[in-house]
Amino acid sequence: MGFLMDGLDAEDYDRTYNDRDLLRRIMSYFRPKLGAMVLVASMIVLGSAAQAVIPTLGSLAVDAIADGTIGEVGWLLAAGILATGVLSWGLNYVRQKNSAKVTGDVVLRLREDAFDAVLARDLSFYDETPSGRIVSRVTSDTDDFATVSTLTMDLISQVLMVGFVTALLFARSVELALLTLLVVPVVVGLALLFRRLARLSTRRAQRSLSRVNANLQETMGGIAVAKNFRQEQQVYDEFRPINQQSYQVTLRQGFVFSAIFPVLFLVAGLATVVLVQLGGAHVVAGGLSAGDWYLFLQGVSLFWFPLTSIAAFWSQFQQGLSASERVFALIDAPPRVVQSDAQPAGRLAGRIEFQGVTFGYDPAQPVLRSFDLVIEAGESVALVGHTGAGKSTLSKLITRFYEFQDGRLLIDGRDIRTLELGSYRRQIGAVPQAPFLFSGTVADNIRYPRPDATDEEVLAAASAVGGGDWIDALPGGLETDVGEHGRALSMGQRQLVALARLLIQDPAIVVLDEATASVDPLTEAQIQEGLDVVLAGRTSIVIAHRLSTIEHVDRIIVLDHGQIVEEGDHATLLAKGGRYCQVYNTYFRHQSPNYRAGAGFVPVSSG
Ligand SMILES: Nc1ncnc2c1ncn2[C@@H]1O[C@H](COP(=O)(O)OP(=O)(O)OP(=O)(O)O)[C@@H](O)[C@H]1O
Repeated sequence: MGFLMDGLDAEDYDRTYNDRDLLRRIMSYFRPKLGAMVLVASMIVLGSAAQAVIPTLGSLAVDAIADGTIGEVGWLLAAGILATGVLSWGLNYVRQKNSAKVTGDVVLRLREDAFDAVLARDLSFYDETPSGRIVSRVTSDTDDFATVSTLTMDLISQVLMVGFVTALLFARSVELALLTLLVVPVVVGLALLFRRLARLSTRRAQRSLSRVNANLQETMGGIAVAKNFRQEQQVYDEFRPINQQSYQVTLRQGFVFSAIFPVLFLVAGLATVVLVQLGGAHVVAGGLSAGDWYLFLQGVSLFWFPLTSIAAFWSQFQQGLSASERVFALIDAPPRVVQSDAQPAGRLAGRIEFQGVTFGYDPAQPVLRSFDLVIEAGESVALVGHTGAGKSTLSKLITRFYEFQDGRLLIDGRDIRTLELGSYRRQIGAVPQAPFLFSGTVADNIRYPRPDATDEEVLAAASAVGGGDWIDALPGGLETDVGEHGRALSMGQRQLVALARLLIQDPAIVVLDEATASVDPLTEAQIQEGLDVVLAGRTSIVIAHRLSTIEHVDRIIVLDHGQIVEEGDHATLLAKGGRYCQVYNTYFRHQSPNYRAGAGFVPVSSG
């Protein structure tokens, strides 16, 4: 479907649905609401008929005035108009109430489905998709979709009403009815022109607003740096023209929108003038009653509003449909990680074996080629290598966040693809470089993997990490509020919380990306002690950044361009004078307690 995708870059998972599939999909959301929709439809038919009755009664009144019988029927007609008005209001109320409920319920379900789909996505999805875009699909796109259903109901009621009025007019005078219909192409033409202008100015206004938002977001993100360098004035100077531009563009949009209605009123006014003149002449000549003449004059005003909204309808309708297409694409995005079976992982020993694994984020550019590696159960392995060597990639495959293209990955001898992912991931403790803490207390965060853990278990886990001294340094102990993203805690404290959290999870395999940010020596020692406790008896894969780690692990694996170029323990590798020594000289040498600038290089043999 060639929908408008104005200014929106398509995502990888975007797809185009054909009209039938899209409509069927939309209908599946409305089907459970069939009863309410039938009610709304009947209210629409009755309401439109009632609206057409009022001018008809008015025309009868005018005829009665001309005949001189208004004295007898006047009160009856007035009562009829009042009753029809009340009825019309009542029908409209029932219709609006039910249609708002139908639309609200549909959006509720659509949003739940979209959010559910987002939660089910692989981590690769989050790496590739900016979070703002996901948010807008779940929120504003579902809202746009809601406008389709509201608009559809409005459209039907307006088409019906135009139909009723047209039938009435033709019944009275074919000639004048045709004349009245002449106004249709003029109004539709104007509305289409307006639509084009409105779309242009709206698009500009949206873009300028997003510039303002982007500028604000960047400013807030870097506010500490800006303040540090006392650049507030420069930040303000950058913001001002962008804000000015948004003001100008929005103002112009306002002008365009406010111009359309006077123009349409003018057209309706001109049509009325013509009808007054021609219709009046008819009445005088006796070809038409005064009441019919009145009905035609009413007909013009009854016509123009529905006609303009029908003409303006399509662009919004298309926008709503393309929004629904985007939401469905999000819901239907195929998972990259595909399991061939769902065997419960059970308690794992933790043996990991890569057998000829080939993987690339883009399959055309493999990061790992026929990669082989065995990590025994309970073994601790440090991955080292220059940036981009493939260390994180290995950990992402073990955590099954990405799908590899070739080879096999065995866990305790079982193909990783045959395991039920939920139970497998419970056996994997992944700690990122900057541990993420959720709002709440330290205890809440430690308890996160197992909400039913008792206070005693949480305290025991926290105390086991680094001797527990760090808890005393927290103002409220374990009940300290960690703030948004854990901002109220130091980097070191956040890492300690993450380690205690691992103890509560009790995984068989730990994948740890060591923090590069340096912490004070005391915290460093606490983290090291914490690691010793947490990693004991588990298979651990550490993307190592600290000297103390590489000195302690069972095996160091040196990676380069996705290949293992050396492996062994620290002392052996140092003595060898190979690739490890280069990495050591670059990343670890300066962390030695005996470090002096320019000294301590390990000789690297040229071979
Ligand atoms: N999400 C991604 N999409 C595309 N390419 C990626 C992605 N993540 C990593 N890469 C690429 O894969 C290669 C290996 O990256 P990886 O992150 O595994 O390296 P690393 O050794 O962990 O580096 P670092 O120490 O800097 O984290 C690099 O060339 C990198 O550019």
